[in-house]
Amino acid sequence: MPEGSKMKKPDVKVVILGDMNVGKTSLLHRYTERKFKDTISTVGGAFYLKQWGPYNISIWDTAGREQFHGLGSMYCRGAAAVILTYDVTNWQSLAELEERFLSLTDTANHDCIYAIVGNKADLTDPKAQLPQDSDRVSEDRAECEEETGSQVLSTCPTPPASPASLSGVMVHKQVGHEDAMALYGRILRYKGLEENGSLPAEKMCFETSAKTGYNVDILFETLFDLVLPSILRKRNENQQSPTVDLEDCRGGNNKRGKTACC
Ligand SMILES: Nc1nc2c(ncn2[C@@H]2O[C@H](COP(=O)(O)OP(=O)(O)OP(=O)(O)O)[C@@H](O)[C@H]2O)c(=O)[nH]1
Ligand SMILES: [Mg+2]
Repeated sequence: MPEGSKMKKPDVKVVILGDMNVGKTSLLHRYTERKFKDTISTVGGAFYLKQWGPYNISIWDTAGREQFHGLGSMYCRGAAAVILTYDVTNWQSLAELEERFLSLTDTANHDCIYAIVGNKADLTDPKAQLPQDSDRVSEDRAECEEETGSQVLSTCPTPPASPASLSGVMVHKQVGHEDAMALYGRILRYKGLEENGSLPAEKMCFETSAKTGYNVDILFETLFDLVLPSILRKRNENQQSPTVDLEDCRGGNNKRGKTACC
């Protein structure tokens, strides 16, 4: 962080979970830096801060590797939204969401919002192979982040991958959109939420490509819009919470060891 700059306090927390190699870090790179770049398997977790209008949203990237599993529930503590990520070419990665990751979200807010994301759609779906970020969009974003002071490290947007740079080879799709939507229904039941009173599966299940940018902005921006009520409620609570005046507490007739105040 540059000298003198102050870390902004996040208003709300979003966490991304899922098995190793599904593309969690790549999705965050695509959204925050507008590029697809080489990754190394995440160790522990990583934190991004995104300015969304007047609000600061912290996005926590987590490690999918089993050895870091214990950290997951700590990262989810107080989360307003959780992105459960799988790889559309890997059935097991969807199964793991239910078997290994869902219970980690028990520490999230009671009104936490869940999105289910099937990444690597470029490998199975020709329309996801088309680059989504036009140069113009990248430039706009870079200008905007300069103005708003996004604190995500590294900017320098690169041009998106051209169709020619993509392999064009289709891989067998192992997880259908309907499988993800069925999982979403089971998550609502696990959380004790009514399906008809909650956000619909069609809105909360996405197929994305971190490689091309397909649906990546839609995913994050949908979630950010949905967590706004949480932000406003938290700000409201902070304004109303009573504060203790330590000076009052120490002064007056209170003698040390008599009335237990401080
Ligand atoms: N084709 C394709 N490959 C992707 C996509 N997203 C990620 N990858 C590749 O998948 C591999 C894993 O990506 P990461 O983003 O590191 O995966 P991760 O979920 O963060 O993995 P962990 O940090 O180990 O939990 C890398 O080789 C990426 O280049 C995508 O949308 N399409
Ligand atoms: Mg990672």
